[in-house]
Amino acid sequence: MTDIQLAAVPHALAGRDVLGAAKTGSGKTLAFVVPLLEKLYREGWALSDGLGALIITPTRELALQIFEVLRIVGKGHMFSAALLTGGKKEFREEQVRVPRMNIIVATPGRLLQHLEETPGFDASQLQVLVLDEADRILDMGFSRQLNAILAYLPPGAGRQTLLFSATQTKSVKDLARLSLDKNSEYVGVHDTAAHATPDRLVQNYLVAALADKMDTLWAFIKSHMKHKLVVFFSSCSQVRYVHACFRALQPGVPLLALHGKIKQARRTHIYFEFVRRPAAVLFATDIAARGLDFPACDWVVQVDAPEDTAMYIHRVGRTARYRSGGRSLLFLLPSEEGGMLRRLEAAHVPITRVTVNPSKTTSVRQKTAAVVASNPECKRLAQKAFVSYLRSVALMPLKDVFDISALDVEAFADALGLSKCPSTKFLKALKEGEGGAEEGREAVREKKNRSRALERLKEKIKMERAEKARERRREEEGEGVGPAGEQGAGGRREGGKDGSEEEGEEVEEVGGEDESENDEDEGGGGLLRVKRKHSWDMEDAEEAESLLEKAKRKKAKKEKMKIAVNRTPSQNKKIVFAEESDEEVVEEGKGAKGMKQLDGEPKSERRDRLTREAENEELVSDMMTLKAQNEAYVQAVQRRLLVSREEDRAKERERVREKHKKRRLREKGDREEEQEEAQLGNGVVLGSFEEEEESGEQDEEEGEVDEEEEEGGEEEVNNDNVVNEGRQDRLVEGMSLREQEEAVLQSLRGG
Ligand SMILES: Nc1ncnc2c1ncn2[C@@H]1O[C@H](COP(=O)(O)OP(=O)(O)OP(=O)(O)O)[C@@H](O)[C@H]1O
Repeated sequence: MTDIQLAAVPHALAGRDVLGAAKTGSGKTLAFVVPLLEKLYREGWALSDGLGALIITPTRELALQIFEVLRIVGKGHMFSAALLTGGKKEFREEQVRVPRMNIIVATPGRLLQHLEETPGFDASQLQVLVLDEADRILDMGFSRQLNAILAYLPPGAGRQTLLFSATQTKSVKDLARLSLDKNSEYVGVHDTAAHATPDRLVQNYLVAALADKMDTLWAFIKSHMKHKLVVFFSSCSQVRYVHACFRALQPGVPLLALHGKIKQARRTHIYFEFVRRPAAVLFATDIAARGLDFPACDWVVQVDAPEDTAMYIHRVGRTARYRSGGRSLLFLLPSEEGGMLRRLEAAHVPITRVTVNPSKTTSVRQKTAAVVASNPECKRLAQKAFVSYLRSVALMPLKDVFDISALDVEAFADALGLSKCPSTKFLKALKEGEGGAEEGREAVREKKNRSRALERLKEKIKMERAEKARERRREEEGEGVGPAGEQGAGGRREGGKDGSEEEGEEVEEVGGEDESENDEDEGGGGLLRVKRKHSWDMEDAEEAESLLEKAKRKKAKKEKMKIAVNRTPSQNKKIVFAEESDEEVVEEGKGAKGMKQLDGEPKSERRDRLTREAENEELVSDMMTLKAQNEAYVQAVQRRLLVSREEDRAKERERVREKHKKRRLREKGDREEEQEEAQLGNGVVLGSFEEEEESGEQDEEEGEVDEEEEEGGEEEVNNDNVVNEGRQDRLVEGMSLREQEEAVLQSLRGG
């Protein structure tokens, strides 16, 4: 066992609340997973007991990783466990399973969504609550959700709470005060250690101008081709740009990128891909900084300085995990060096300076410029990277470290391969001194939070709309089917579920990356959702269809306009083909009198232009014809469908009518047989026969009418015929039934 496990597990097993702090890679996960399982086991927790333990963690990756550990360690137990990390697709499916789960690993947003919206999801019997990376949960703006979640759980004394993190901030202590029991244990195994980072980690920094960072990074990658590197940047756009650009330059080692704008499934795939490879470079944002376990990672390189020392510690903690060694390299701008070093020293981070050997550095600036110039996508990414980097520096909280006014933005643009500085509103505001102000930073944060809340609201509305649309469809399809309609609707209800699954699929398939303006990482919870390029509900599908139609119409109109534009007044001519194919031009509106030869334009050009125009017109008319044909075809199909449906219904009615007729005839035949038998046997049956027959007949008729009413009035006439036919059957050669009966009675009485 590791130190934190040795120190925390006994307290946790004794049922105490624990606030655990230990260095990165020191094995905190097992320090809460083992006691959690043990607690439920000792309580004899059964599947039917519902939620017994809850693990809340800030990012989806971390949740997945914890879930994997839980799966391995808990494989001998019979508990049910679920991973809830957001994504529209799975929510409905999760809702079915969530109420039956004993252990849940979740990001805060998604968990709250379930607590609020999933019927039967009861957390009131919870035994153990774990908050992993508690400080990050609060940093990422999850405090509101966390408070809301706590309201659904039993009060502090009624459950055991375990809080873990590698870095303890004031907010964690506040949280501990609020959520931990008074007799909780603080377990800080490395509090007295000389350093805040793992002992086996060798840490260096270098000082480089902003414009030289790309060259230095390239040289570093080229000189560590057999290693596994995680390279941190401050924004998604930076990661995307460097990844795309260096890939184009083909360094000879696999390059991967991980950031919050990548869809979750892909993120997971990339993570495992990096873990699997013996040598690779992973460009990442801080989404990969916390908790992720990259076994055998040799180097952590921080190209952009971290926002604070806690983030530095988490980033470098991706290497030198458990008992292995590792190295880290921090790039600092000359303007950042003093402030950052002071802060790292205060945080007990041992770091020494290294210098770059200029003879080993080859410049990639020209190659980068060539890639950017030849590839519009790279150019767009370079521009976005430029702006997002400056924005991130402007928003950095440590003003003694980050100074945007000290940056040579022209040289930076040049280093990214851009021929000139992108001009944006943000830069203008920056030049006017607005961007760096603390209020500006707050305003941006506030705006982001608002837009996230709005996103959630929109999502909710869309889900409700989609549900209503499905209801409507079910109702429409259920109409006119009669009593079987309900069953039919039930069948379709399943279809509706399929429909929603498909909708979910669409979400998954929408692009690999999100293009939203917000360049910050997606935290992973339900609140922090990736904006979708396309929406997923049915209404949007219809909208998409109508958009497609619109686009087609627009295109046709455009084509028309092109032709109209081409016809400037001087060109607005009718063309008359004279002999030898020479065109003569007649000015429109002037009639034959205005006929004159077109001067100035060479014949061949004129011919080309006129041919083009004619072709365009032909194209438009073709399109119109096609559209008309298409519409006619659709209408014909609809008509055919209508007719065949009518035919089907008529056939069905005919079939039912035949069936009833046969049944009636059969029953009547039976009765007549009985009557004959009775005539031959005793007279008791016969005594009551008439009554029975008449009332039976009535019932039959009423029943008949009822059925017919349900199946349509058209048959009433026919059934009357059937009944009349039946009555006539009972007449035996001019003798009524009563006469026959009386005759039989007479003979029996011996009269
Ligand atoms: N008792 C143990 N024996 C062997 N390996 C262990 C033990 N405990 C943990 N490990 C391994 O150590 C590595 C780091 O563990 P873990 O991810 O739990 O660290 P952590 O303290 O949560 O790190 P971070 O603060 O970065 O999240 C993992 O690969 C894990 O498998």
